[in-house]
Amino acid sequence: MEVEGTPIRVQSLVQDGKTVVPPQYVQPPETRPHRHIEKRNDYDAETPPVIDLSNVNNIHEQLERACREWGAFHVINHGVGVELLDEMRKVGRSFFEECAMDEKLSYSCDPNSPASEGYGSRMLVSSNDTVLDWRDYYDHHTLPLSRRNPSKWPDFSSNYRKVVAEYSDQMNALAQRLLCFISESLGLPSSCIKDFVGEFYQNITVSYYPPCPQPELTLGLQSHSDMGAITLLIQDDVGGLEVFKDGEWIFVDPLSDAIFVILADQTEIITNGQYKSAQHRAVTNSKSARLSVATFHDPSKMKIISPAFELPIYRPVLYGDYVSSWYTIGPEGKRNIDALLLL
Ligand SMILES: O=C(O)CCC(=O)C(=O)O
Ligand SMILES: [Fe+2]
Repeated sequence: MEVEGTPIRVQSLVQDGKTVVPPQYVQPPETRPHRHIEKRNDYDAETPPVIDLSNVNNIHEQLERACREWGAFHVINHGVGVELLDEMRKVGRSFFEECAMDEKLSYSCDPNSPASEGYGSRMLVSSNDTVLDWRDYYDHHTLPLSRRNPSKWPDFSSNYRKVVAEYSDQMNALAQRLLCFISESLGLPSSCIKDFVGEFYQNITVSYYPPCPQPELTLGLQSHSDMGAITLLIQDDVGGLEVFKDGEWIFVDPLSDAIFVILADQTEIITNGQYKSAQHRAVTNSKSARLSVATFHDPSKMKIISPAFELPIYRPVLYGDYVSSWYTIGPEGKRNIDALLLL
């Protein structure tokens, strides 16, 4: 959401040549990244697993391990053309880098409604996001088809709308396929998680992180877990995504042909906590602008989500209520899902 008045975009701050970040972007010491991207290789011991979807032999074992230990993993040989991934990154970047600010602002999202479609920078209601993310974004509503209105998307590159629509369809098919594998990996019927989620509400968010003069003080995107069922993310070769595991922030290598799968909170609820949603964040760097494209697959706001197992550890929740609390109290790690624990 935006504050009233002139919308601020991080990209404009950078173009003004600031060498010090404005105070509202400075993280308190406890959430500052201890290291930033320029130093990433010195530290990381582990990286998230890479799962080859063309290797059907032990896919369930691999998935089970990745979902239990990480809640996130790369997939390769996923059936989505690498050209389409490149095209999506290319049209996304062209909007942020080649389109004039005035024109970009003409696509601004509605400042009074969370997750509204369009160009924005603030994620939460203004009173609660006291520290701002070093990020601008464009959010597209893509599924169900009744929500898809390409005339609300940029047409700056002649093929922008066509690429986003094709990308949406391919991600939808892959997300469905993955949820089937994930159900099977828990011994559930393949359509089990898909049926609990119901028809996908899909949003595609292109995030653009301009270079930051003080990356050690900022976050591109604060620590959170995604609120829906499953997120499919691609990034460019700059890198900056980190996943929290066993008390440590782990850098996610940008693999250009891979798609990064992030389990989100509703999958954690449906699997009764056997599979955890991954807590993640994005760090900034001082040299290069970074782009990522996250495709979220969520239930309808009318859907009640509950565990698919006996002895549930979460109480059922109306998805619309879950979304409201996420946007009003803020994500702050995994506090929204923790609030549903029955224990
Ligand atoms: O930019 C990234 O890598 C992370 C994006 C993300 O987590 C989100 O949009 O929810
Ligand atoms: Fe996320």
